[in-house]
Amino acid sequence: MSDGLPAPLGLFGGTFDPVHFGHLRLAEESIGHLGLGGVRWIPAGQPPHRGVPQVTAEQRLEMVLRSTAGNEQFSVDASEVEAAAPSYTVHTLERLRRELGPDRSLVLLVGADAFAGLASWHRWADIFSLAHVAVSHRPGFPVETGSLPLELSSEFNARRLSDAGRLKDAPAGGIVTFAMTQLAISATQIRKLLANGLSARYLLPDSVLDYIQTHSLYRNS
Ligand SMILES: Nc1ncnc2c1ncn2[C@@H]1O[C@H](COP(=O)(O)OP(=O)(O)OP(=O)(O)O)[C@@H](O)[C@H]1O
Ligand SMILES: O=C(O)c1ccc[n+]([C@@H]2O[C@H](COP(=O)([O-])O)[C@@H](O)[C@H]2O)c1
Repeated sequence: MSDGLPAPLGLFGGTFDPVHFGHLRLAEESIGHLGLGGVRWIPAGQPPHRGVPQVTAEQRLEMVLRSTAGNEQFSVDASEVEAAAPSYTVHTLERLRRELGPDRSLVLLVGADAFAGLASWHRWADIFSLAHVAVSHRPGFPVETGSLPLELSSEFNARRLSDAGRLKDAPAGGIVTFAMTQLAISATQIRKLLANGLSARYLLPDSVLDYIQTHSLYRNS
């Protein structure tokens, strides 16, 4: 960086049950759109606010490792998988702040559907003192204040940065949106296809599909 500051670090949490090309394009495109120095993937061990995932945390971690292998701008953080506790994002951000220091610009990456539920997250208002939030567009989930709960739309309006270039100017506190390639892929769809014996090929990397097949994951019986 010409100004001597390290580029902001993207943090991408998810259940990844399983990881797919929607996740991979979100992470890949966020680097260019937001000027990130890289993306740290953080698979959730015990994801809050949803049912128990269909496969183990270790298996979901392994699929993320396979899908991100070879991309030097991606790293994988196993801390939530290794913790015997619900994966509350605010706790993970507090740990990362201790690890990376108070000045590093951190950018929490979320899809529009996840962002719409942010006001129900554990200690959600504290997240803005720990990281910026970048919201990617996702088919079927508008990112507009009218579609957000009132308390979240107030934060959105107050914190919105018109220019992602400003993410590097502060360690936390801003909200940006970015338009990524629209891919109507979901892990739910992939689990359904596999449970019905149908092909999920070209929705997720072959390395992940091979792992799923080798370990007979997402089958009904
Ligand atoms: N196709 C997609 N486009 C944009 N963002 C996505 C897409 N799929 C997932 N995301 C985002 O990636 C993060 C992790 O998502 P998650 O692991 O829950 O995947 P999912 O496909 O939404 O899974 P499920 O169908 O099981 O709910 C969330 O912030 C989510 O909004
Ligand atoms: O901290 C919370 O209360 C919280 C509530 C819901 C979701 N999250 C995180 O949001 C990320 C996306 O969640 P999900 O369920 O869409 O995979 C993942 O990292 C979760 O741990 C976090």
